Amino acid sequence: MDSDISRPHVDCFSYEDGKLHVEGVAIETIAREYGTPVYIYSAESVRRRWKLLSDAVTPLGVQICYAMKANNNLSLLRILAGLGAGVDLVSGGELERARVAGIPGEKMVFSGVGKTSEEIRAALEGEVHQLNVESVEELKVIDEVAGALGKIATVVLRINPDVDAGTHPKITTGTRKNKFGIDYHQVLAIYEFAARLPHINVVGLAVHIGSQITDLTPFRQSFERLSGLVEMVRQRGYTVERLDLGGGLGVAYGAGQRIDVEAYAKVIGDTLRDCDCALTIEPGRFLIAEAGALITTVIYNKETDGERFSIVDAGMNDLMRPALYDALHPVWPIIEPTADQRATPCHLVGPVCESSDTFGRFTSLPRLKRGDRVAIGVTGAYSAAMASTYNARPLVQKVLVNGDRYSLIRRKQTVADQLRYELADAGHAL
Ligand SMILES: Cc1ncc(COP(=O)(O)O)c(C=O)c1O
Ligand SMILES: N[C@@H](CCCC[NH3+])C(=O)O
Repeated sequence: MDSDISRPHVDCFSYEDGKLHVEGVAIETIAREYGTPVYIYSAESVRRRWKLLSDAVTPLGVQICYAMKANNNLSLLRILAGLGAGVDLVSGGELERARVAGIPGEKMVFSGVGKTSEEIRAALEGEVHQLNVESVEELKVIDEVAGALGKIATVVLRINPDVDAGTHPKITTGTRKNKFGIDYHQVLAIYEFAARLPHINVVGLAVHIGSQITDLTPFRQSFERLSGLVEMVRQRGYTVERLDLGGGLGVAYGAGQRIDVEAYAKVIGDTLRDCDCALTIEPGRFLIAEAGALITTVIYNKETDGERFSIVDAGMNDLMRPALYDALHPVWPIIEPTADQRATPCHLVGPVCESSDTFGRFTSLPRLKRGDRVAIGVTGAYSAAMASTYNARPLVQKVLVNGDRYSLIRRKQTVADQLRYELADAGHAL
């Protein structure tokens, strides 16, 4: 896939005096100080996205629980916590991180299709607001764990509404072919079952149909389904007082627009206002994607079969979305190209030994030389969070920019760090 975008289309990133800046700081300054690859985040971008979304949904009484799987860095979590965000968790590890970030249990919801008994115990001990349950077996385990702790677990049932979110198949979660949620035909029976369990307090329903959704129609369809189910469950005499509408709000990776949050809020109002329930949403990407950029340096250039390849020092281990979903992120040179610089199409590729280690083909970039740096944009979400140490590469470092100040918020995890436990364990094994 080709990209012809080479200038920032998101706020908080712009050229000033010929240099790409994040807020008031030139990216070149940060890259010189810390080296590359490095993720840079804009605190102001997070605050702006938060305001945009909360201005749209809080008049409806909606609580925003940030889906921290998108980016669980402690400093970013603290910014969001300071703005009033709760969190949507999917693991015991996320629960620990959220707690360290200062988020109280009453602002946490725990999603996920495979919570272990230990994770359920930690959630109950941590007074997590609700567990979003996805199967009968999970309900039974929660009931058992809660009983052993002498507690009552508050749960909602995540339904699978069988709605196609129209997004990439690998990030679609709400059709009946997916592993997520409870088939909506079974919801009434399972609600009744849950209501009979001694250590379960079932209080509502949840839905999440997928990620990177910019069309409102699938949201409307799934919320209408939810509304119908609320009525059906209530008719049987059960209480439904909470609805969790999931995340999925899409951003602009280049062409196209991010989701219109006012229109999204209107869909919530139109479909669910009459349900008279406490409402939660779980956006991840929307709040954090545009805040991040991955800065990388060209190591070498080469030509093969008439195509130019620029090999950079960031790889698929640092940013795996292109390899995993064919995602195309915009790439911006960190020194503004002059008007007379001719564009030279190139494949921007990483150093990892996989042909899928490519960030795409870019037709509008100036001819890159060894040592030139570029920013891979809109990489605040599902980017550093999915990084690995494949090829024994250090886990990528992170810097936060706030106004005209910047600081390291996660240092590079070196190979020495990686080896620490392995050396100790090898000592026992051999
Ligand atoms: C249950 C649940 N909630 C929220 C999210 C966050 O999604 P997004 O980052 O697209 O808003 C996800 C991820 O798709 C999820 O699985
Ligand atoms: N990791 C995906 C999103 C999955 C969302 C979590 N269910 C992405 O990078 O787009």
